[in-house]
Amino acid sequence: MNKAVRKAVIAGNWKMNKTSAEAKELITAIAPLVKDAGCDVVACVPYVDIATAIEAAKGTNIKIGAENCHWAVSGAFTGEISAEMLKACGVEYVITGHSERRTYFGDTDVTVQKRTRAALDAGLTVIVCVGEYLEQREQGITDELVAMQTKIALGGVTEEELKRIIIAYEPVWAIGTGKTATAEQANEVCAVIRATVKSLYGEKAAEGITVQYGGSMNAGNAAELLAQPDVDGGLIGGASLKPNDFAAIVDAATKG
Ligand SMILES: O=C(CO)COP(=O)(O)O
Repeated sequence: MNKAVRKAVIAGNWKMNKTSAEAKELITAIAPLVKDAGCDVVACVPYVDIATAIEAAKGTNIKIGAENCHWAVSGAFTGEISAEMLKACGVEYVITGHSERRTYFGDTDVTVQKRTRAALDAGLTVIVCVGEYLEQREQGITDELVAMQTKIALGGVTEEELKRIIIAYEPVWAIGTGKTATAEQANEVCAVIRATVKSLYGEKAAEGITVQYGGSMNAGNAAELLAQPDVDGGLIGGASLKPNDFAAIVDAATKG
């Protein structure tokens, strides 16, 4: 399948980092470094930073995303934020199913599907995360597991809506550990995800969908990962907090 038909997307996931004053500084520092990007550039930021980040990103090519959303439009869900509320703030992207949400906050394939549904209904573009734990890789069930996570997350998603879905392959053992998947390992699982999309929606949809890799991607390893035929971008944690490193990854994707 032809990689050239897809636009690469480099998205930062700031996780629980940066006050709103720091968010303004970070966006302001990143913006001039990525202004000529040949890929989409997204910063997914903590809820409380969204308004400042959107303001700081005005007139730049950086798009702002959130890191999670609830599945209801509104209601008695203390402490939660809906996709509708995000959209109303000017947010364009949202992450669902990040492994930290699955591991620490009880997210399951079913709640990931519900959050993804709500985000699509609100008009957002969704970065759906899938990936295996180390034990699962060692048991040899990575491909099967990631295919299943992908299928469940996409349950009920139409072919038209699929255009607003990005899937991020994030092996849990590579997140924040400095252990990156090899370029071959990353490509192999991204290809499994694409094949899963093909089995559900056909060849054209599979060729068009952006599949990212995430897990200790940095300025040093990005070029090799992003040159892989099935890796269309990255979801970046730690390195997205460092303007020069993040910009180097964006550069690698531009050349990619
Ligand atoms: O979880 C990640 C992005 O969502 C990856 O985090 P690191 O880049 O810090 O490993």
